[in-house]
Amino acid sequence: MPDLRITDSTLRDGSHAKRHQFTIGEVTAIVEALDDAGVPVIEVTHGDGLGGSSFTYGLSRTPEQELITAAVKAARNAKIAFLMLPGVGVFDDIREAAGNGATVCRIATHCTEADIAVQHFGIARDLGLETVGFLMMAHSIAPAELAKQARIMADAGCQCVYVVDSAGALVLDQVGDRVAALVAELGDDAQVGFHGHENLGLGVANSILAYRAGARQIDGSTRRFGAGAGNTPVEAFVGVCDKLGIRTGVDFFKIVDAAEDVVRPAMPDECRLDRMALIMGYAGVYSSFLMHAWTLAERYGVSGAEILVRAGERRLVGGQEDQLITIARELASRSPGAV
Ligand SMILES: C[C@H](O)CC(=O)C(=O)O
Ligand SMILES: [Mn+2]
Repeated sequence: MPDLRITDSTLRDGSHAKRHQFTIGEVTAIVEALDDAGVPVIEVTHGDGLGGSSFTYGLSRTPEQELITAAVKAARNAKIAFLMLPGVGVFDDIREAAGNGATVCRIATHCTEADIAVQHFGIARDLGLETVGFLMMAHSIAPAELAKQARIMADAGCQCVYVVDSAGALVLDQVGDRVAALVAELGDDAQVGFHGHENLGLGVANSILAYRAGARQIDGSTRRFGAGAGNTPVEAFVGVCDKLGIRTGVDFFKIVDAAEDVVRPAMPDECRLDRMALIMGYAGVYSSFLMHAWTLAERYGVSGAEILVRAGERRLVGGQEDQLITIARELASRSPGAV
């Protein structure tokens, strides 16, 4: 019996890094490899959740419900999960994903807006889905405030509330303190989870501290394939857990092979801990902004790093991708041709 449950987000958070261009063949091969390695839950959706395929967030190459269907077909033991952000996705998207065989519904809100997800948890529970709640940009509020938001989700029917380090900005005890606050608040009403990003290179360490503080569901992505510098790398996390005697139920050598032989070939590039990613972690910027910053820097001839720094100054959150355009235009008007 594992001590914690890993959810792999290669096929959802990784969708950001791939600009939402997954094919059915790639999804099938990756699900088969992760499933064979023993990964218990695999998340499959557009990077911004159900309904995310749009000019604002990026158009999908393959309709996500077709990817979910292919994932369900390919999985022998793993559960297939999906993410949805209220307002980006709608109730019918949840119903369609459930009808296509997904069994874990993960509903994400900004960390101060748990109340917009109350009805969605109700719908998901009525459909017999397992429910998970994401409190995004969790670095931006104190542990006690985050715990109050987690209570709202748990009371609405959420079975596990995640501390989501969307910017990869949390540092060690800042993770442990948040997880401990949610554990104290939720008790037996709901589990606590942690979703890490690598923008300061702390995904694995933060995830271990989250576990030690009481988190029993941990996210990662194989080969770090996620937004920004990527997510906690599942293969490294599993290896560290093995050496610490924490049971994950995932075979280290099989997940390492999956990372190298199946996931890496599907990636346009490695998820790098480079200047832009480090700035996001340091300035507390939403990792999903990275590819948008690259695109706008090229289009307007301005510094992508400067776009991200200003996004951090303005404390932009998920859903405000359009504000990045405003920032790029401001920069272009002040220094034409800047690189
Ligand atoms: C929609 C976001 O990508 C959700 C997530 O993975 C995060 O906030 O981190
Ligand atoms: Mn993420």
